[in-house]
Amino acid sequence: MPVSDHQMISAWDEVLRLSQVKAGQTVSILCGPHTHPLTLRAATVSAQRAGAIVTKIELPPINAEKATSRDLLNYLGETPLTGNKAAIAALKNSDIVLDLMLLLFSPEQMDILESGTKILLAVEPPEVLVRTVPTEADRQRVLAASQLLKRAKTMHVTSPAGTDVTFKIGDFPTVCEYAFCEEPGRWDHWPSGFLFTFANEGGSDGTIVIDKGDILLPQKTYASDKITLKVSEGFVRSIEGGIDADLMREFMEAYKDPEAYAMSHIGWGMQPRCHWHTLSLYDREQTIAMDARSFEGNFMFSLGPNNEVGGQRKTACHLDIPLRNCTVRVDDTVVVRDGKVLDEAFQ
Ligand SMILES: O=c1ccc(O)c[nH]1
Ligand SMILES: [Fe+2]
Repeated sequence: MPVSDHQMISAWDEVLRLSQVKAGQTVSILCGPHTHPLTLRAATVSAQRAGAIVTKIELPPINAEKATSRDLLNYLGETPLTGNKAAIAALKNSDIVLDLMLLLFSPEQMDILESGTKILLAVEPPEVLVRTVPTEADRQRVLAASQLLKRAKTMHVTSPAGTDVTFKIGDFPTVCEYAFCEEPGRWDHWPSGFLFTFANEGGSDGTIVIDKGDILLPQKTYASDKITLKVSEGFVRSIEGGIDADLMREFMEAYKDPEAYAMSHIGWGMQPRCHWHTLSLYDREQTIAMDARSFEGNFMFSLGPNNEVGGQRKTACHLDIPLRNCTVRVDDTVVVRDGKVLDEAFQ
């Protein structure tokens, strides 16, 4: 549905308030030709209303010739910021960057965060943003879940469809996403409301079954039939099934990069204002499908890079695959049972 300027500005006001943006601070807004004009306009007005010093940095796009679609997450790692010393200097000297372009999984993002600058990613359409304005309660709930995950050594996931996979964890940090940045050096993504860690290198073994209705990203399709992945020593060794498996296999082969088959982040969704069915109501190119990554009770695994948390893998191929109806055990505690988050596990 259309969103009014007033509603979008009010949404940004709340997100900037939660992100502790104060008068006199520097807010840099990173944008590109794909940035939604209402999102950009409202972010600019809202930052000024907060009394911030606002800079807009628009960068020309890249990677068109490398990606096989227009999805922003279809080719990761190199961004329009790569090698741009002038823009990087400006962003490092900002208190917060509103990333309306998408830097995810880029070395530049890590570099800017290390300077203490906050980065908030927001590239979903305005109506998705206003539906998923974050709350302090979202933050408390995801942080409570992270207390368990960050101490854990194993994650074991099963499902009626046949998933039975075990991940050794603990070598990488736990990442909480709750859609605002209240501390220096923090990255977050609006919309979100989920948490994850990365499997230890070589520490993933078992079978993952992508069941009918589970979602493949960045394809933004609901699997029409089962896809069975055999995982051993941290890598997907086979992808079996029907046409969806063939499409997934060919998509990954196109990158000609063995690291594309490595296990990346693993975690679960905790956002009640995001839904499994939302993607079915959108043209695929209208959204990067954050509802699919965030909906309450999903188990989301991903393949490819782990440089986001200091790992060595920078492959441009990244799939996020949220599954329904899974049971997720972290050490001996069940945190999600049959696709339902068990909050009592985090008390
Ligand atoms: O918010 C996000 C979005 C994509 C991703 O791969 C991780 N987190
Ligand atoms: Fe991902």
